[in-house]
Amino acid sequence: MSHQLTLDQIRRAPKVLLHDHLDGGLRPETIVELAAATGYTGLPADDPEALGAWFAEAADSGSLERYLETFGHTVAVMQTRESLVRVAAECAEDLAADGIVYAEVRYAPEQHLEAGLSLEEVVEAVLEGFRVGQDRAAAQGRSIRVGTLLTAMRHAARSREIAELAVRYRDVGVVGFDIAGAEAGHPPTRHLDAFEYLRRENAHFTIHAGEAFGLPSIWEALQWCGAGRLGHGVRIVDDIEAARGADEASGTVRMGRLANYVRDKRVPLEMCPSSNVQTGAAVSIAEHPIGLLRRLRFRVTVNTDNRLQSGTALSEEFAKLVEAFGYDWDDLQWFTVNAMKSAFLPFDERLALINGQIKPGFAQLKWATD
Ligand SMILES: O=c1[nH]cnc2c1ncn2[C@@H]1O[C@H](CO)[C@@H](O)[C@H]1O
Ligand SMILES: [Zn+2]
Repeated sequence: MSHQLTLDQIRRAPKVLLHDHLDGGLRPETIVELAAATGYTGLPADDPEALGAWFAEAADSGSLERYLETFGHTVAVMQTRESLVRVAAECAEDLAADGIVYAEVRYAPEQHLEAGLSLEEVVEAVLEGFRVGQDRAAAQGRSIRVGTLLTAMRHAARSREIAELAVRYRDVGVVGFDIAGAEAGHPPTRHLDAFEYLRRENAHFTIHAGEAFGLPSIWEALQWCGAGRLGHGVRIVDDIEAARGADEASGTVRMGRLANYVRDKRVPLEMCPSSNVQTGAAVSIAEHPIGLLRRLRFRVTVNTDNRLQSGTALSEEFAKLVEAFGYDWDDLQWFTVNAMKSAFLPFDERLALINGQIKPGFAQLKWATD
């Protein structure tokens, strides 16, 4: 009987991250320094440790709307070219240090225009930062590739413009598009124009759906908008009836048409366990729908969402799942290959990462811990 995987072992595995917000992953000390440099005086704490704790606590509200309020402080210090380059560079370095070999990081360019930058200048600054961070990681012997997703805010009216921006920069590091923000009251069909444009351009997009709102949101994202992946998608369990408690071992499950569609079509679910517990989309890690969805072999992937607000990293999310569900190397490799298969990269490049880095990396770890 092998022992439970440790956080340290998990850090060494070659991992893939598809759902991570740039403005939800700043280092607390960087926020403090950028606030001082740019004259932002609204921070709730000046000491990095206290500030990190404040974010985790404020985000732990049980409501997506209150969780999202915390982004006011990170976005406030990401308004200049220098800040954006620095934050993006540190993001790439931090992800590489956690053993991630491929990541898609998202942010909303429209939120970074307050000091006079244009949308193009914002995108170019972030791309520059990712290049710098990837180079620094490479110099330390860590290979990471970071692709960018451009997000439009679902309560705003700039999605078509942001979609066009994503297409304009698609050959230089932007790999897709997303919509985020408060879900209830802001259905994805409000942005149909943007999604239809992207489809005509053969471009990739994901949609935050099924987090704070249920099945209608998932249904619209897939069947009206044509999303290639679902951000969170946890509420798909509302369409699944599984035996619970004493009857759980019977494995009896009844799935509705939407849940069947999602599984049949291998629609990738970008699940973010800690974030879901903080916003109330899941009761606890142990009761997170990921356990059932993995068992039913949905195309599940594991993600961080916001490392700052959740005080987490991808390895830590995996460690929590290992603890709750007893996952082993095979499960972790399955999640990782799922994620790489679902990336918005060309097929041959996905295959190269799976066969060249992920499978050999896991094989070595399994052999070492056998
Ligand atoms: O879990 C989430 N659900 C919905 N929106 C989110 C989530 N996390 C972050 N953002 C929103 O996305 C913006 C761009 O990165 C952030 O500023 C935040 O408002
Ligand atoms: Zn998100």
